[in-house]
Amino acid sequence: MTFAPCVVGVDFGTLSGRALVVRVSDGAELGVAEHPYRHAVLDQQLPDGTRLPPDWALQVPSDYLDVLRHAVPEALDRAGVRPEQVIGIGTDFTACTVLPTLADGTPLCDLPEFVARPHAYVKLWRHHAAQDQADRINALAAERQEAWLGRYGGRISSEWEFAKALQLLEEDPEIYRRTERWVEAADWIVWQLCGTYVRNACTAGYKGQYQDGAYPSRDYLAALNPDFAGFVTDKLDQPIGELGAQAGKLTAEAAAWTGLREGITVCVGNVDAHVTAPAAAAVEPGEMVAIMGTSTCHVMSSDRRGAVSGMCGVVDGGILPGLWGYEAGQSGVGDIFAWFIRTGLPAEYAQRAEALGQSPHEYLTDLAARQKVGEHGLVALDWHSGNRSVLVDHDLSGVLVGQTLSTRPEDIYRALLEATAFGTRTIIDAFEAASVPVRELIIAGGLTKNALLMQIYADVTRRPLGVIASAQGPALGAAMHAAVAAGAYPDIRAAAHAMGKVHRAVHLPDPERAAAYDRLYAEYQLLHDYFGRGTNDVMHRLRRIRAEATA
Ligand SMILES: Nc1ncnc2c1ncn2[C@@H]1O[C@H](COP(=O)(O)OP(=O)(O)O)[C@@H](O)[C@H]1O
Ligand SMILES: O=C(CO)[C@@H](O)[C@@H](O)COP(=O)(O)O
Repeated sequence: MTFAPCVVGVDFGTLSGRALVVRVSDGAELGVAEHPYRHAVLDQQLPDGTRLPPDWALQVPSDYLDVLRHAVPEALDRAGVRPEQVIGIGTDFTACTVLPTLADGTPLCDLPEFVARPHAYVKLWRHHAAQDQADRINALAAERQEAWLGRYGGRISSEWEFAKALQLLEEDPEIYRRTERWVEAADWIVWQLCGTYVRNACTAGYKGQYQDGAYPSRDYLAALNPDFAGFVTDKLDQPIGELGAQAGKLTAEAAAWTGLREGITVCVGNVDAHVTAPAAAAVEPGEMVAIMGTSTCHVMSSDRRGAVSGMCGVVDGGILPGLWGYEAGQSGVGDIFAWFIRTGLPAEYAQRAEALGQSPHEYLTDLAARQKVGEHGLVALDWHSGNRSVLVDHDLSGVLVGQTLSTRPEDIYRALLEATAFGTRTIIDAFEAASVPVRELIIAGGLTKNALLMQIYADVTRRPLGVIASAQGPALGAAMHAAVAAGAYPDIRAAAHAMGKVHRAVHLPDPERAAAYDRLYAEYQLLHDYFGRGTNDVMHRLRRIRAEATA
């Protein structure tokens, strides 16, 4: 039992939300609770059975409110913390996860007439069906030499706000017309908590192409599609809230959901990856944090503004005030390992894992750990969920080269682990090539529990890996921002010094293994450029064939 002031951080992930109660003075984590989303990810059909095309990924906004109703009170209860002790609540969300609403924030999918309309739902970050729109956005921006394009490594992703909105306009104009606000879920949840719609500076910058106080121009949008000309003014623009600022006060309704006191500080929304940097005490230039879970986000602040090819974006103060905040990422990481277990694990392996009391991941990892580098004779491309950085193309797909009749499941599993490490090395190389130094690599997220994976990353990147000293990095980061918003710290750096947690240099590279990986990485690079840079466009052709076959 503690009587000290506390804050609550709520992390809205891909499949669940997690609430964490944190002591303000030292970041001690007093209680945590998780609540899975009832509808998880809609990628096959809507709740009423309406089928979805390939590459769609939707969510149901009421599932987010259930997290507030269940996880927050449960975390408070587990922490033994009384509501009077809690001075603020902060949230972080996946992004770009975005929904169409009425002017009062009502999601269009909550209107009875739209329950069977896919475009009325939340488009999750990994909704990858707007690649055509992203391609046109990029081509036109390049042709017109739009200044903002360079801030996004030369290409914006189909995952971002404009691509998803243009897809909505072109595929369901009626829903587009009824959309009064196009809202990041990160801001929608804050809106539900405090009754005020404030657009957070992080998603506006990284996912909404808001740079130097402006969005892409009306002129440019009209050239994309005349009906898109008013998108920014009519549906997107909203006062921007700085990270760690107060968005408003907890409403009576939200107090009843959460068990917190009405009137406490509600922090401006933020993104899961970006809040994790201060949670891992990474507040100096060049400290890159890779948040490894379903996907990986690489976030780093720097005093230099560089043109990093294929990055997600560079935003002034996008992570920490006063520094350029960079984001890059891999759309599929844990998701790829999960896919293999779902589709490629023989029954006898599943039985053996169960008999040993291990998860399939743990069992395959143990088997894979017995191998020498290169022993499986395989190399893979980690593009099963497309490529976010550095190619920015979600129509790319996975590859496995070197299979024989002796290839075993653990060989493939290891090759997939390695492929994601090669993807991260490709990203780090792009930063260094743009003279934006990566001084240190710190890993956060659910995959830190896989020691083999961590060692592969240390060997492949030839860097000592630090590891965040919290199992709840995003929720901790959200709570720290709430502490700043409530006035407990002057800024997020001060909060990071007191509340952030990291173990430095936990996994060290082994020179021999690193040298062996250099050879495999060279093969990865060859395949990467062959399939990803246009030498062989087979992946795009296969998508077209699939689209025709399923039309
Ligand atoms: N031991 C493991 N080794 C490798 N991957 C794992 C392991 N356990 C779970 N995963 C994968 O980790 C991912 C979940 O990561 P987590 O950080 O918990 O979620 P999120 O990214 O949604 O916050 C899933 O894709 C799952 O397949
Ligand atoms: O893209 C971002 C942040 O910009 C993430 O929200 C997205 O990759 C989802 O992250 P998770 O894998 O669910 O942790």
